[in-house]
Formats: sequence, structure tokens, C-alpha cells
Amino acid sequence: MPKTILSNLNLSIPSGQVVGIIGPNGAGKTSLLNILQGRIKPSSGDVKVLGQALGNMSLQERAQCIAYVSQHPPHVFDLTVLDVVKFGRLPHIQMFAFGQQDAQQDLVKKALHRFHLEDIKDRSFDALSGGEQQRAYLAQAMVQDACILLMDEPINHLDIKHQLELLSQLRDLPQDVILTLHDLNLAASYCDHLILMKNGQVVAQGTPREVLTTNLIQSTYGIDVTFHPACQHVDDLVGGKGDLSSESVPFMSYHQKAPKHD
Ligand SMILES: Nc1ncnc2c1ncn2[C@@H]1O[C@H](COP(=O)(O)OP(=O)(O)OP(=O)(O)O)[C@@H](O)[C@H]1O
Repeated sequence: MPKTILSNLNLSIPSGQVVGIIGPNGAGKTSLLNILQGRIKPSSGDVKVLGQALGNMSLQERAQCIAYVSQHPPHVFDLTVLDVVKFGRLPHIQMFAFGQQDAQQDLVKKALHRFHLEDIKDRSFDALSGGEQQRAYLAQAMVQDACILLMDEPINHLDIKHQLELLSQLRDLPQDVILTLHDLNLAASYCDHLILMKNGQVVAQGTPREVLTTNLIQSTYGIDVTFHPACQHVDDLVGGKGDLSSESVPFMSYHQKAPKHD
């Protein structure tokens, strides 16, 4: 009997926003992204992207519409960073024409610049650090020029500076962005809309203020939460969007639940 991973999902994901999917390990965040991308077909129900059923789109149509940066990208052999980034143009290029001048080559240049890859563009992709590879895949997704960008834990290999930089760049992108992430402070400061999952179900969704309540965090993660004295309410942090100095202060810290004493 196959295991049901996600159930009772009825989601309408707003466009024009940065949407964060949060929840404990195994909650179903990656599975939800895979369904939104069309990698996994739901056993019942369907997914509509910009009003069009995902199941009716060809692979190329899907790739023109949705870019996906996986948490575990496939291994790449014998390619330079530039090659990897250029692969993002593939859905827009006629068959057998890859390698020929694409009209959108400036997108490749901009992406290399945006993700600080210009100096390492000719290096072997295999020889990069995890964080550099992650940035190359993000550049690849950018040149894909899709209207929706899905990212599975895009900051997990990045140092703190690059985490903040990436998240603030996402806010400037014209694409709708849906990402999974574990850091609730960053989720509060950079996402407009949050989907909180647990055990394959959506526990809550809405603005960070609606979702990141002490009760919901405690019941979903089984931990205690303390708000930072300088930042008593999630609104204090949300108000700081785009301002790195205020975002670097955590608004809450977490603790293991204190044992109960009779
Ligand atoms: N291909 C698969 N076959 C069987 N079970 C799977 C498969 N992929 C995921 N699962 C199971 O589905 C559940 C949800 O996994 P998923 O990767 O979506 O969680 P997640 O919220 O992204 O977790 P994490 O935060 O650890 O990345 C887990 O129990 C996992 O073991």
C-alpha cells in the first residue's frame, strides 16, 4: 500500500509575493514543491499555474513557466560554471540550436554578475564549494526567465552574508518566488506569505504575523520560543524588510521544551 505523503491540500498561492514554506523535517515541504513543479503527480486533484492545469503542459511549457532549484541538484561532470548557468536557457532554445548565440545572452551576463560568479565562470563546476555551486544553480534559474521560481532550501549552503544577500535579491526579482526554509526569523523578515506544514498537512497560512505565533510554533515544532526584548512582535521584524541591519537581529530564539514537573 503506497504511503500518503500529503493530504487535504487546498492552497491558493498568491502571486507577486515571496512565499515561504516552513515546517519541521519530513513535514512535506519538498514534496509540495515537487507537486507544484509537476515532478510528482498528485493521486487526486490538480495544480493550476496561472490558470492553466499543470498536467496539460508540455515539459518545455512547464520549464518556461517554472524554474526549480533543488535541494539536491544532480551531479554535473566536465562543465564550467558558465555552461551550467547557460543551461538555464535551454527551454527557450530550438532543438539542436544549443550553443548558438541566444538572443538573451545578456541575461546570462546579468546572472553571473548578480551571483558574483564572473571571476569563477570558467572554473570546473565540480571543483566549486557547495555555496558556490548553489549560487551557480540560482543563476541558472534566473536565466531560465520563468515567471515562477521554486527553491528548496536555497540558503542551506550559504554563509550568513550570502543568505541575507540572496533573500533580499529574491524580493527584487520580477518572478513569483516560492521557497522552503527552516530559519523562522529569516522567514518572517523576507517572506510576505507563509505556509506552515506538519505531517503532510498545512497547519496555517497567511502573513508572518498570522502564522508565526508562539502557540503555532510551539505546537508545530514542540519547542519553546522567546521573543527578543528589542523586538517584541513579529511586526517589528517584518517592518524591516530590505533593511539588512534590522534583519540581522533575531526576533526570537528557540529552546527545547522545559521538562514538566508535577
Ligand atoms: N520518494 C519518496 N518515497 C517515499 N517517501 C518519501 C519520498 N520523498 C519523501 N518521502 C517522505 O515524505 C515525507 C515528507 O518528505 P519531504 O522531503 O517532503 O519533507 P520536508 O518537509 O521537505 O523535510 P526536510 O525539512 O527534512 O527537507 C517524509 O516522511 C519522507 O520520508
